[in-house]
Amino acid sequence: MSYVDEMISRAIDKNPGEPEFHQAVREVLDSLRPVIDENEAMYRRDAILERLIEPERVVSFRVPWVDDKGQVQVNRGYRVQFSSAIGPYKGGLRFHPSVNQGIVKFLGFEQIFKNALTDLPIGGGKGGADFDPKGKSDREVMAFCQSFMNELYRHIGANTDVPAGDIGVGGREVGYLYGQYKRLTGRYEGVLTGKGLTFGGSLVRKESTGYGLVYITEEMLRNHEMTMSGKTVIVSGSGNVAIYATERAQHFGAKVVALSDSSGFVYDPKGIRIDIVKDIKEKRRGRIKEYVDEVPSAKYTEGRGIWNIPCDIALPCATQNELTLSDAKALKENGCFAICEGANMPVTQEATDYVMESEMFFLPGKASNAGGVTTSALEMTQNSERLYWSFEKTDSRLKEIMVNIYAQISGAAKDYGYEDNYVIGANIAAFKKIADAMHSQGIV
Ligand SMILES: NC(=O)C1=CN([C@@H]2O[C@H](COP(=O)(O)OP(=O)(O)OC[C@H]3O[C@@H](n4cnc5c(N)ncnc54)[C@H](O)[C@@H]3O)[C@@H](O)[C@H]2O)C=CC1
Ligand SMILES: O=C(O)CCC(=O)C(=O)O
Repeated sequence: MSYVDEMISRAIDKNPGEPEFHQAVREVLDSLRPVIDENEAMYRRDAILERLIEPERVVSFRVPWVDDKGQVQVNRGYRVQFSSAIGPYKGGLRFHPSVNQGIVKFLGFEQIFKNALTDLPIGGGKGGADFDPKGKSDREVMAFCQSFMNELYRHIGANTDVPAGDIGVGGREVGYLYGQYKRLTGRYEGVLTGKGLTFGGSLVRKESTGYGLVYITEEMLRNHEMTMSGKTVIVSGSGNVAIYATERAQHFGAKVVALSDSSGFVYDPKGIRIDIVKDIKEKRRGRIKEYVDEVPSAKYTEGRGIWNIPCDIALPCATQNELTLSDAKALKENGCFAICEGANMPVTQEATDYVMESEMFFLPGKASNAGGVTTSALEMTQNSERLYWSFEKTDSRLKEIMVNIYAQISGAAKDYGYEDNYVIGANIAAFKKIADAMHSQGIV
């Protein structure tokens, strides 16, 4: 059996009941075959892949808190410190009822490669809890965040592990987490990113994942003599990534006609009014169906189906495995020519295979949604300098890094004879840096 196949089996055997982690490992290792084949004996001797798929540390803990009725609730928290090969662990926290160890491990594993592509000194980690902030009062969210930090603070630090937001964790949650960290440790340091702008946060962090997605999509199109201008775009989700992807795509002249949430989707043939979506989602914490109350041209449909709407470009920005094989076929039939992932692993493996075979452009999340963690790393830089950068400086650095990521992934794909295969390109470009750092640091 080849080394890669052995390692895929090992990941499955040693991590039962973690299908998302298996999926992420398989996707990465499969595409590393051309590199591993070049020097299989050396990679085997150094157990590079065994070490890469085994997190350095997994912490799981009890999170008790009191709800508004006086009832004690108990959730489970996690932090997976996957790899510090190229810097302190870095990656978000997800608060969602679906969170379990396998999901946090898949996200932490992806994060190692994504962070390597940024060319900034950050390793890979991820965390979260099976807590649902939806429908909770601010006091309940604060109580949960404080209890979560009562354990997490022992494991993190500005130079060891720097969490940030993800699904269900935005500015409000990061603020509560930061306040509790400061209270417990007495330290005022860049231990979390995505902080508020009055206490060490960076301009552009809020916008950065969505903006970065559009910057790299535009760069890919530019390299094929195209542009987003005039294109019809579908964005799924209506959270942080979706909102700012929509805003930037519109800025580039695209027409975004649909957005969704976990209940359903809105279709607005005149183009989504992002100011209204921001009001519903960021201020009122409401549901996307409220959009049609304010925009008569729009239609709301309950349930799945957003990918049946005709478009040129699809930007899945909600959650993992949200775009299936039948969705990919519907997109292709309706003329869609590019799928660029804003979320982490939103396209299933079968759908990805189909997309690659049908010669659509496909940008994998570890490259195309790297704008968020990039700006987080820029926030760490600003915190270390004890300075704030302007919006323009931060945004232009973000753009530069996204363009550089595109150059790396297209270059690596071409070098190995897989031109325009950005899945292979991203995995190989990232792996080479990680493996080199691991090799140089000895057996740790
Ligand atoms: N926030 C960030 O900076 C980054 C986020 N990501 C990824 O982007 C994705 C979205 O994250 P955020 O926008 O930060 O979260 P968020 O919590 O702000 O928004 C998530 C959105 O997805 C929707 N959603 C959840 N499950 C859904 C489903 N099954 N079908 C349709 N919609 C669904 C929610 O209703 C919500 O609108 C996640 O995969 C996350 O890991 C990736 C890189 C950075
Ligand atoms: O900003 C960060 O540190 C992490 C963002 C994140 O969780 C991700 O890239 O998936």
